[in-house]
Order: sequence, then C-alpha cells, then structure tokens
Amino acid sequence: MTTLQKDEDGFFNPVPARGSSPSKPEEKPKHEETPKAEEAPARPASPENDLVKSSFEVSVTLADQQADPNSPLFSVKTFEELGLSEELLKGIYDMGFSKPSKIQERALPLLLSNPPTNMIGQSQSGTGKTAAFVLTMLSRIDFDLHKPQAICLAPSRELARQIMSVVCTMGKYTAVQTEYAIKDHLPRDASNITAQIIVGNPGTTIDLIRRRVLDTTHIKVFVLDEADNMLDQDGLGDQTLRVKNSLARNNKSQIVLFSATFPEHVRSFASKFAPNANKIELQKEELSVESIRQFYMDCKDEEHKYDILVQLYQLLTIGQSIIFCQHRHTADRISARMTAEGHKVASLHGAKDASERDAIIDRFREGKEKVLITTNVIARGIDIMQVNMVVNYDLPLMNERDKFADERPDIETYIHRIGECIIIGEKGGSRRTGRFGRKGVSINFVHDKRTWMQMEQIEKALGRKIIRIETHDLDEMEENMKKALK
Ligand SMILES: Nc1ncnc2c1ncn2[C@@H]1O[C@H](COP(=O)(O)OP(=O)(O)OP(=O)(O)O)[C@@H](O)[C@H]1O
Repeated sequence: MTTLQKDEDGFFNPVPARGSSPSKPEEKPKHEETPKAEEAPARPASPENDLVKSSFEVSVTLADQQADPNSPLFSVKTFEELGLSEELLKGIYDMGFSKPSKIQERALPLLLSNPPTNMIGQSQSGTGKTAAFVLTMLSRIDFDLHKPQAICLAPSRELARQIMSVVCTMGKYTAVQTEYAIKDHLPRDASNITAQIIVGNPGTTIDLIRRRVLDTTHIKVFVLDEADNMLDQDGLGDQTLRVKNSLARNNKSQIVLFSATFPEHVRSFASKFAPNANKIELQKEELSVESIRQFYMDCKDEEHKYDILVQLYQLLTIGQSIIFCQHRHTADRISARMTAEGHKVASLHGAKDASERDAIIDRFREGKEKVLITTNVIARGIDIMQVNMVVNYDLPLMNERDKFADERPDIETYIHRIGECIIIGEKGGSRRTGRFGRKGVSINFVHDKRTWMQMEQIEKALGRKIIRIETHDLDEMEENMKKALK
C-alpha cells in the first residue's frame, strides 16, 4: 500500500516504505571550528550610550518595548542572571542582545535547571524562542565528548539552516562542533558523525540514524522547533516520532518543544511526546500581536490578483516581501510572468533541488532579491530582517489538495506566515534586532465569496480586524502601506 506523506509545501506524496533508501547525497560533512573564549563578555552598549550613535534612535525604541510589561519582549532579568556560561554570554552580546525577552527569561531557568525537565513553550513569532533552545543545547553539551549530544529538528531546510547559523553565532566562543541532517548534505558513504549538535529535518535525520551514521546514544537534548507542525499526524509527526523512538530506551533526553502555535489537536500528543513538561502557554487572544497591520484587497478574479500584485511591486520592494501561494505552479507561473515583464522576483518551493533552494534563500537573505514568491515551504520561522511585507496571494487552507479538499482556512499557518514580518509592540525595531520589535504589513488577496468567507474566519479566529484597501486607488493604497510601515 502506498502511504501518503504531507511534504514541506503541504502537498501529499507517496512515501517510501520504512527502511527504504533516500535520495543521493553530495557534499562533505562540515564541522564548525570555533575559537575559545578569552575575555569576559561585554554587554552591548545601553540605548542611552551614544557610542552607538547610528542606532541611537532604534535602540531606544527597543528598550521602550522591553520595558513595557505587556510586551513579549519585556524582561526584568539580565542574561547574567539566567545562569549562562561566560562563553555563551559573549556570543549573545556579540549578537547585539542586551536583555532576554519574556520567553527567554521565563523558559531559560526552567530549561537549564537540573535534573533536566522537558519543556513545551509557546510564544509569539519573532520573540526569541530560537535563542532559548539554542542556548539550552549549547549549555548542556560536553565539548570534550565528540559524539552527537543534541538534535534539533525543524520542518524545512531553510529553517534548519537558519537555526544552525544561530547555533554557530551563539556558540562561537565555545568549541562546539555541528552537523546538518538535511537532504543532500552528507555523502552517501559518510562515516560516524562526531559533531555535538545536529540540526536538520526529520526525514534525513531518521535516515542517518538508520544507516548508523548518527548515533543517538549520547543525546541529551532533543528539540522540535515549530513543534505543532513537527508533531502533526497528517504531516511530519510520524517521522518525528521515529527519531524520538530511536533514542536509546533508557535515554533520559530532555525534550524541548517550541512554537508560536499549539492547536488543540496536537496538544495532547505534545504532552505525551514530552511527558511531565514545564509548560509556557499563550492565551488564545495573545496569539497574534495587537499592533500587527493586516489588510485585504478585494480582487475581481484570479487574473486581477496578478494585476494587483504587479501594481504593488513598488511597495513590495521598499523593504523585502514574501508572497505566499497555494501551489508550486502558481509560484513559478507568477514569478516567470513578472520576470518576463521586467520585474525582479524569485520563486522558492519544495520541488526545487537542494542546492537551488539554498542559493535562492541565500540571495534573498543577502537582499539581492527583494520579492520572494513561495509556498508554505517557508511559512514558518523564517527570520529575515528586511522583510516587512507578506502577501497572502492565496490564503492558507487546511488541506491543499483537491483530493482531500478542505476549504477551511489554516489559521496556524496564517499566523506563522504573517509572523515573518511581525510587529511586536507599537514602535519600530532596529536593523540589528531584526524581527524582534520590527514593523511589517500583511495583505490578503480575496477574489470571490469563498475566499472572502475564509478570510472572515481568520479574522474571527484571531479577533483582529483585517482592514480593506481599495484596489482601484493606488495612491490611497500606497499611503496606507507607508503609514503602516512607519
Ligand atoms: N534577547 C534578544 N534581544 C534582541 N534581539 C533578540 C533577542 N532574542 C532574539 N532576538 C532576535 O529577534 C529575532 C527573532 O527571534 P527568533 O527567530 O528566535 O524568534 P522565534 O520566537 O523563534 O520566531 P518564530 O516563532 O517565527 O520561529 C531574531 O532576529 C533574533 O536575533
């Protein structure tokens, strides 16, 4: 019998039977060599310190947000009080973090306490969950032991690569060694992984374990980023469970689950997956932040959606934008059409091969491309500083294949998509601090009764107004956008 597995874009594909071999690999393993710590960590200059003149204004803004007890960026603590090593403090301060966010302040003492306790942590997009679990992995490993000790799984290649860059930056004053478990990275005949932190996707990780390239005997921390997505039984849940089951039976790994969303149907599974976990949960009304600017445009039909997107091009390129489509072919089609008409856009989805995907996201991260047309493949966790606009060219649906047609909007995916340009708090952030306090705008395209009703359901679920922008008045549209981005 053929089993169907939901892939990164949300499509269902036949999956090979358990134990069958995956596709061919290419590159050599890479172990990151990192320098040892030498000096005491220096905290970044305070906002009041005019040594950092160029970021004076924005830093003050960040401090304001972190001083607001209602903001998810608020904290009463310093990183020093959280029990981190000197080397890690140096890494954090090098990244320009001066204070922990609320989730970091609340989660880190629980994550780092002994004996290790499991954690299910929820906090809005862009509030610093990655740093919390990366610091946990870096704090728990024994740098003298050259064996895998922490595994972090994420739903997409792009997110795994982003997490790895945080591990390497935060851990740069430690001797940590890292390895990817992503498709086409390790050669087929790779020998035992000796790196301590492994970041990857569940399918490749399970394959490496099965081929005995990845030994899980010494795993102390097992992290799932975007955990609700990773545990979803209609998606990656099965593979993730297989990775967990591969941990030695007597293994007492600390299981750490993080996400901005934990829908009802995965909550009980999450509790079983991470038994006796400390839990940090958001109330329903806290799911999306108050100040996020959400708009919609009432288009006449599919063709009109395209016309409007083209008309928006100037606005899309003020910063950077991500355009989400339901299907890969839509992403390719509109990107080809816009390119032919002289616009500079790129498209990214799960049907492209690994090296192409890496090149596309890297170019986008470097700002070489300003508009990225994509599918749900990068709907979660992507943190690119300049992205200040997200367009839902197609609204996310619970199920994106006709065969399984389900017309309900996918609220969680919507929250994650718009979170990629999310605004936390009223005031803007700085280049240095990225999404952490940054401004952004999301625009939904609706074009018939069905899509309009789907958007209404999203509005109701989030309890936030989605504001109409007239499609015929470009000036007003521009005015609205610029106001929202200010
Ligand atoms: N304490 C801090 N001070 C300043 N900036 C921070 C701090 N913690 C995290 N950031 C920055 O905030 C941005 C968002 O953080 P991160 O990606 O960890 O959020 P997240 O909660 O994991 O988001 P998502 O739910 O989308 O995965 C990043 O650019 C990160 O470098």
